Order: sequence, then C-alpha cells, then structure tokens
Amino acid sequence: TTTPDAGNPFNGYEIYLSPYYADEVAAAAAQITDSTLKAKALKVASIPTFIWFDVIAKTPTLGTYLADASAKQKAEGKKYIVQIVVYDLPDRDCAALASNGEFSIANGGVANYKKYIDQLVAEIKKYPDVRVVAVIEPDSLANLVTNLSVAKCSGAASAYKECTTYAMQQLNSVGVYMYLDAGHAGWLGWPANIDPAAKLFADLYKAAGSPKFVRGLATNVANYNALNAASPDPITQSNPNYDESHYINSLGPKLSSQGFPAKFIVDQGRSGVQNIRNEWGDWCNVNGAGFGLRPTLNTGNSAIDAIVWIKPGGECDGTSDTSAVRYDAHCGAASAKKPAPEAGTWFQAYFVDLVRNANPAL
Ligand SMILES: O=[N+]([O-])c1ccc(O[C@@H]2O[C@H](CO)[C@@H](O[C@@H]3O[C@H](CO)[C@@H](O[C@@H]4O[C@H](CO)[C@@H](O)[C@H](O)[C@H]4O)[C@H](O)[C@H]3O)[C@H](O)[C@H]2O)cc1
Ligand SMILES: [Mg+2]
Repeated sequence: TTTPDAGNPFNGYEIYLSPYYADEVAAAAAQITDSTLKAKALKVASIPTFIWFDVIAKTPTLGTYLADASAKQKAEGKKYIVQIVVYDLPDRDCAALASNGEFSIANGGVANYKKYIDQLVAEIKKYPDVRVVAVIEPDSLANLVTNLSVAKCSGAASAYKECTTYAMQQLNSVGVYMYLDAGHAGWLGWPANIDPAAKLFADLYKAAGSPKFVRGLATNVANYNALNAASPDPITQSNPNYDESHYINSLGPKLSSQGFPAKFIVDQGRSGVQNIRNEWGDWCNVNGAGFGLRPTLNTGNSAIDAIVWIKPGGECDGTSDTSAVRYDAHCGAASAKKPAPEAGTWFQAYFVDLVRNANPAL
C-alpha cells in the first residue's frame, strides 16, 4: 500500500504479543514463589509491548514475528499490528553511557545503519498483509535539542539526521506507520526546549519529504511520567508541562503550524507510580516504579492515538557495575535500584517491583 489509512492506524487492529517478552515474563514468573505475585506476573505476558531491534543481528526475527502475525490473521479472521522500535543509530545514546550501540560513526556506522534499515525493510516487504508500527530511534533527536554541548552528540548530529531521514523514507516505502521519538515532558517539555524541539522535528519531517506514513511522535519512551498527573510531581518545578498530556497539548500545535500534523503515542509502561524521583533527570532503573496504564485507544485526547508500553518493563536501563564499560552514573544514583545488569538484559528484582507496584493493579 502506498497511502496510509486516514485516522488512527491502531483502529480495528489487534496488537501482536512479543514472543520475546512473553518468554522473559514466563521465566520471571517461574522464579516467583508467592502465588499471588506469581499470578499477577503471568498476566504481564498478555500485555502488548514494543519489540526493540537494538542490534542488526535481530533483524531476521522480524520476519518470524510477521509470519506468525500473518498466520494468526488468517486463523482468527483479525488484523494484527506488530509494534517495533528502531534503535541502532551509530554513536547511539550520545549523552549517556548505558545504552551505547554496536555501530560507531568513526567506523562506517552510517553505512552499517543503512544496511540495518534495509534488512528491516526486506523482512517487512515479505508480509504486506501485516501492519507495522515503529517508534524511530529513542533518545536521538531529543539529544540534538538539549545536548549539542556534549561532544559525542554534536559529533553525531548530522549522522543522526541522515540516518533518521533514511529510516523514515525507507520504512515509508513499505507502509510502516512511524512515530519519531520525542523525549518526554521533563526533557523537551521545558519552555526553554519545546520550541527548538518543535522546529527540529518539523524541519526534519519536511526535509524528508513529509513521508505519508510518518504519523507523529512517541513520548515518554523508557521514562516514568504520568499521562495525566493528579498534581505536579515536585521534580517538575516550574515546568508548566508537568505531565505527558501537557507536553503533547503544547507540542502538537507547534508542529502542525510548521506543517507537521503530528499525532502521538505515549509510553505508560513504567508510569504507575509518581513522586518517586529526586530529580527529573533520573532515568535509570528508578526505584518504586510500577507498571502503568494498560495499552488502549481510549486516550481521552484526540491528539493521542494510543497509550502503549514501549520500554518492556523488566528489561534493564543500564548496569550499576561501576567497573563496566557502559556504566553510567545515573544508574548509580540514589534513585536507581541496585545491583542492576546491563541495559536491555533482564532485571528480575525490578520486574517484581513493577508487578507489585502496578497501578492500575494487575
Ligand atoms: O528549572 N528550569 O527552568 C529548568 C530548565 C531546563 C532544565 O534542563 C533540563 O533538565 C531536564 C531534567 O534534568 C533534562 O532532561 C533530561 O535529559 C536527559 C538527557 O540529557 C534525559 O536522559 C535520557 O533519558 C532517557 C530516558 O528518558 C534515556 O534512555 C537516555 O539514555 C538518557 O540520556 C532525561 O530523560 C531527561 O529528563 C533536559 O535535558 C534539560 O534541558 C532544568 C531546569
Ligand atoms: Mg535508555
């Protein structure tokens, strides 16, 4: 298909459950002895999350998921969406250390990234009957708004833009509905950041040719902010955009007025508990977090297509081992649960906390 459906791409679709995450959750639940907690944990396996393609070696698995979803469509007479995260930029996560990726700009990273995108496109091309929704590159453009003072980020700026543009255009050619990562209320929502952010997103979108399948932006990926906070968390200080709704309602018009009619999806996977951070910059394995609002299209906001779980709760944000190559001090912060394993690997104790603290309760 060359033209997107009008309206919400999630409408009328079931969400494909990630077998990868379901396996992680089953293994985690098996380690829980308390029967009540175990039962709650098992429920998480049936909550849809996004599948992260954080290394090029994982690209063939997209084909297996799409084949599975295609078979389920035929067997069940339903339409499925496979939710993925594109996350393999060269010099990835340029302002932090915990999630550094496999590709570096200095070592052919841009060419390697394009190969990574080409491999995802090749898999998607095989299954035109399955809908794909993609979050594009968490923590990339956001870092170009606030962290050009970080050498690694200023050095990566043109590569990030080139790669993101390539991703948009190539995925557009196979009808992938895309949401570009837009940080969160505590990152780009500050009055000092939101206008430069809107300009960056709109400029990139237009420079890419306003790809029809770029639906909008994803916010709060791997963060802990409320969609609708009962009252502002003290860490939000003077920021009028103290939750994701305020951020989205402020950002949306700034984008549409610049020719980017963006809609939003918002991560609530670890937002069940508020007022658990000492400062808003705390992003690593924050202690006290709980699974949040369940994925739904009943968002209460016409600008928001869906509440989703993008960061799979239980997968670590970063190691607390101070001797590790990818050790980031944020993962050693007072707010960070320790001991924590490498980013992306399973953090059992943290998963148990997310289950116990879930709000709404599991
Ligand atoms: O009082 N005021 O008026 C005022 C005005 C402006 C202020 O400055 C703002 O302060 C904000 C809060 O510290 C900063 O936001 C933090 O920026 C970090 C990147 O630098 C983000 O870290 C990423 O988080 C991702 C997961 O979300 C990780 O996956 C990723 O690895 C990790 O790198 C944090 O989330 C995010 O909360 C802003 O930049 C900064 O501009 C402050 C006060
Ligand atoms: Mg991260």
